[in-house]
Amino acid sequence: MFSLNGTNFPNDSLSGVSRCLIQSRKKVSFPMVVASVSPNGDRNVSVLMENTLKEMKENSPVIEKDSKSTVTGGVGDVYGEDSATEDQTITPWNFSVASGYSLLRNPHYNKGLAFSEKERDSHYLRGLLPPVVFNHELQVKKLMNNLRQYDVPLQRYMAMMDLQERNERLFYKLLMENVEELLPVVYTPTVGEACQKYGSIFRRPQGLFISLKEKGKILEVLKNWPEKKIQVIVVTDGERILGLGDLGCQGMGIPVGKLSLYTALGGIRPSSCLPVTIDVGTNNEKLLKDEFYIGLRQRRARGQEYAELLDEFMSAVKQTYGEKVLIQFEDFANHNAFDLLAKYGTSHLVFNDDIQGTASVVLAGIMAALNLVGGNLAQHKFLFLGAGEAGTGIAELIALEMSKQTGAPLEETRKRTWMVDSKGLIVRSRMESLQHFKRPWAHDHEPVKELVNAVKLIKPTVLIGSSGTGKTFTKEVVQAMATFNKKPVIFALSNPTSQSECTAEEAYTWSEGRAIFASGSPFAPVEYKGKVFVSGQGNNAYIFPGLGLGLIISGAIRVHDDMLLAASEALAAEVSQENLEKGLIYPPFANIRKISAHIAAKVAAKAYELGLATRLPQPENLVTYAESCMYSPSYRSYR
Ligand SMILES: O=C([O-])CC(=O)C(=O)O
Ligand SMILES: [Mg+2]
Repeated sequence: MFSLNGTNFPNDSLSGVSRCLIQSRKKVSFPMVVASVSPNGDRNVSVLMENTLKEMKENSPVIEKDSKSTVTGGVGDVYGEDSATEDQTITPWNFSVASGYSLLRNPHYNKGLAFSEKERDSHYLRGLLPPVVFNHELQVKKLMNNLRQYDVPLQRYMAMMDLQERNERLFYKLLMENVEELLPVVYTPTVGEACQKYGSIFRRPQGLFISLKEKGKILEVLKNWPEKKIQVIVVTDGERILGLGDLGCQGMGIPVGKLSLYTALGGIRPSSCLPVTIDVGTNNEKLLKDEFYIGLRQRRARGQEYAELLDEFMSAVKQTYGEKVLIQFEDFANHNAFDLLAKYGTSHLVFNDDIQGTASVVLAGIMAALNLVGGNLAQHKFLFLGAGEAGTGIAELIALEMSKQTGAPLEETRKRTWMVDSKGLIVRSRMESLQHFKRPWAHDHEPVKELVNAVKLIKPTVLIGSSGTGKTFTKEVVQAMATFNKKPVIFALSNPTSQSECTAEEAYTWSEGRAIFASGSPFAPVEYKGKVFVSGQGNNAYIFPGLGLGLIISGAIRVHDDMLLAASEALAAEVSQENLEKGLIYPPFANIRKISAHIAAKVAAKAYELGLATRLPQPENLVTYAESCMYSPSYRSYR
């Protein structure tokens, strides 16, 4: 125990303190992160403070420039965020500094032209801003006007990234209030192009790069990240970025994009989110030869070298952030994705978005589609093109749900699903040569090479594309689906738009307006024979933000399949009659915050039911609780 300003603190409350928190001179109104120290938990406070100040002076240009810095003992709102998902962990001392120019350069606290007259006076902003004071709403309006002037999607993406680095709260308000327009900008499909060009558009660190060079030092690397209290990590090794393949280190755009949705769609505090890219090299020849490539210029490490780096990362994360930090695996290649999930699923709070998140969103879409096509799940037959993470993940969740509904064993319910991979229909005679994750889907049938023939022979009611390869649902394939189905259900899930199995327009015209269609990347409404068809976006973005929120608010320590089923049911329940009448099997993204709260509540309820929740007691109304925990991008007033 040590005591500061009359308050007692356990020694170990210091052991994790590795960042100095700088606050405004007027007590705890806005903290800023400027320097890094790693004091031992058992050291005497005054020594700590001395060392800290010394290091701050050495490390921090902000402090050096600012002669008005003072140190204040005491405990305050050290994170300065608006969310109840915050732990009550406290930092035993705070530092105060003058703000001024550095305040305008800090995206977490900058308000730009929205600083009030009083704030301009008390925070040394006079003269640094033009006289006008805008409110948040006017700033949003201005930014949207600016963005709409860019015709090139990547320009909009870069403008959004600039905004995120300039004024975080404005970025999130803009995104949340214009989610349908801006989701395709900060996320799929534009984020795909951003990753392809990430080397040339890289400006400032948006997440941590952990390469083979950092082997043995990952604990230290994590300490270099300015935020201390991390709740969600999205990590990729860049080997299978969307359907674009191996983009190596440039895959960083994906964790960054996913985490901005965790905040905008799921209400997780931005400072709790950590994007990570593991760089073990790339096998992309073009990138290896590109003089502007930003990653390790070597072919991918495999086997033990790869496993050791991942293992070090997973242990370091748990050691640094505790066992309740959520780790989302994203866009790993099949051969690593399944193994990593199996390896860490029992020791860490992890899920794979491409296997499980996509599965949950597609199952929700299928449940909603049943309202239009009739029958229950077990009466339908599913054919997949693509038997990788997404395909087999979706198939397994469908089989699980079917098994729950009918009581039939999984081995039976799996027989309702067939898969086609690059070698044709997956059949029992191919068993020996199949990768382990494809084996449950090898049923008795003669070999079939082409998708269109598989469609004609199997006669599925639901066709799902998850192969990462575009234009594979040809006219013949869609027409075949429409010959034996009154309303063929077709999912073209591969991303980005260039990799979509077919377009919305193709699905509707080739099926003569009868298809129930959803796609991974967004498509504009289509007019066919005087009728307007709006298709849904079967993208895991519907699920992971709410799933993550549910795990966090319940303090869950593991992800369980039943939580994914609960998330699917919650999402399907949000599809209104009005949506269905338009042929929509997903609710509009405009309502996503409310949807995420409902998903979170169902996921959290499941965590409590399964005994996997640690945040006790269980809140009475989980929806209200989830909503109350969500980050709000409103500006705070700096006294
Ligand atoms: O990122 C997306 O849009 C969906 C996804 O996980 C993928 O395609 O890998
Ligand atoms: Mg993905």
